[in-house]
Amino acid sequence: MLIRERLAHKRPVFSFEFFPPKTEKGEAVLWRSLEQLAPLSPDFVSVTYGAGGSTRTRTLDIVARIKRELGIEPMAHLTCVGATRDDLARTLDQLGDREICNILALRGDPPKGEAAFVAAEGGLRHASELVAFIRERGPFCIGAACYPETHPEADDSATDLKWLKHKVDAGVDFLISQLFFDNAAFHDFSRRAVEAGITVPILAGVMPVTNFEQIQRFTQLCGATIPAALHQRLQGTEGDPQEVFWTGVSYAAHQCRALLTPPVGDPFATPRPAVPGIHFYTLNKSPATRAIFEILRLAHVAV
Ligand SMILES: NC(=O)C1=CN([C@@H]2O[C@H](COP(=O)(O)OP(=O)(O)OC[C@H]3O[C@@H](n4cnc5c(N)ncnc54)[C@H](O)[C@@H]3O)[C@@H](O)[C@H]2O)C=CC1
Ligand SMILES: Nc1nc(=O)c2c([nH]1)NC[C@@H]1CN(c3ccc(C(=O)N[C@@H](CCC(=O)O)C(=O)O)cc3)CN21
Repeated sequence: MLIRERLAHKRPVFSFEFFPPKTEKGEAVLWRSLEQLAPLSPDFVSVTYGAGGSTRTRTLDIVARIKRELGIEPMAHLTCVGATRDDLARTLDQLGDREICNILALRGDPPKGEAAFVAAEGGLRHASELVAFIRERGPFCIGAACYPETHPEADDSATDLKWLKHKVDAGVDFLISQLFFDNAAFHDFSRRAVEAGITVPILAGVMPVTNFEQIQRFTQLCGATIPAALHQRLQGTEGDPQEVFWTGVSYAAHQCRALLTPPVGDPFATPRPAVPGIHFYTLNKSPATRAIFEILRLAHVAV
C-alpha cells in the first residue's frame, strides 16, 4: 500500500516510528513493542536509518520483517549521510526487491561529534536531491521532513519554507513534521505552507515525554520549544518516573485531541482544519502511545 493512497481515502492516518536497536536486548524490546502496538492498527510504521553503516541493513531487515510477519505497511527512512549515489541506488534496489514502496527521504543528521553536515564524495547534499534521485528510480511513495519551528540550520523561517517548497516540488507525496508541543506553532506553519503553495498532506509529529532530561536535550538540538505550562508541570515531577510518564501522556493526548477535533462554531476563531494524520515518535516503547490511544477512544476521538 502506498501511503499517499491511504491518505487519499482515509483521514486521519496514524503511524508509529521506531529505530533499529543496537543490542540484542533492544531487539527484543522493539519486537515486543511492535506486537503491543499492532492491535492499534496503525496505517503504517516507520524505521529510522542510523548514521553507522551497521544499522543500515538493519533498517531494511526490520521493515521487511514488519511487512512479512506483522502485515503492517512499513516505511523505510533513507538518508544521504556517508552514501554515494551508487550506495543509494543499491539501497533503493534492495527496497524494491523487498517490495518496500514507502520511503522517508532525509538529508540526515551529521554523525555524532560533527557539527555540520558534509556531503559524501559522490553523494547528495540536500534531502531535495534525494527526493529527485528516488523519483527517477522507481514508483516509490516519498515522504519528507518539515519543521514547524524552523530547522536549526536555516537562516530564518521564510528561507526554510522556500527550500521546503523546492523539496516538495522535487516529488514529495506527504510531509511529517518535526516533533512539537505547541499546536499553535504547527497550525501557523501549516497555514504558511499552504500559502507558499505546498498542497501535500502534513502529518503532525507527536512525542510523549517519558524522560524530562532526555527531552530537554533533544528539543535543544532540534529547535522545538517546550511550552512554559508543560515545562512547569514536568519540573514539578521531581524525577518521579511515574509522574513524568502520566504528565507526558496527558499532555500528548490533549495535544492529539485538539489536533484531531478543531473547535467549531466560533465565527471569530481562525479556521483550521483537522490534521490529516499523527505520526508518533515511540522511541521503541509502547506504553505511552497505547495510553494515549485509550484516552482518545474514551474521549470519543476517532482513532
Ligand atoms: N531520522 C529521522 O527520522 C528524522 C531526521 N531528521 C533530521 O533533520 C535534519 C534535516 O533533514 P532534512 O529535513 O531531510 O534536510 P533538508 O535538506 O530538507 O533541510 C536541511 C537544511 O538545509 C536547508 N536546505 C534544504 N534544501 C536546501 C537547498 N537546496 N539549498 C540550501 N539549503 C537547503 C533547509 O532549510 C534546512 O535548514 C537531518 O538532520 C535529518 O536527519 C528530521 C526528521 C526525522
Ligand atoms: N534532527 C532529528 N533527528 C532525528 O533523528 C529525528 C528528529 N530530528 N526528529 C524526529 C525523530 C525523533 N527522533 C528522536 C527523538 C528523541 C531521541 C532521544 O531522545 N533519544 C535518547 C535515547 C533514546 C533511547 O535509546 O531510549 C537520547 O538520550 O538521545 C532520539 C531520536 C528521531 N528523529
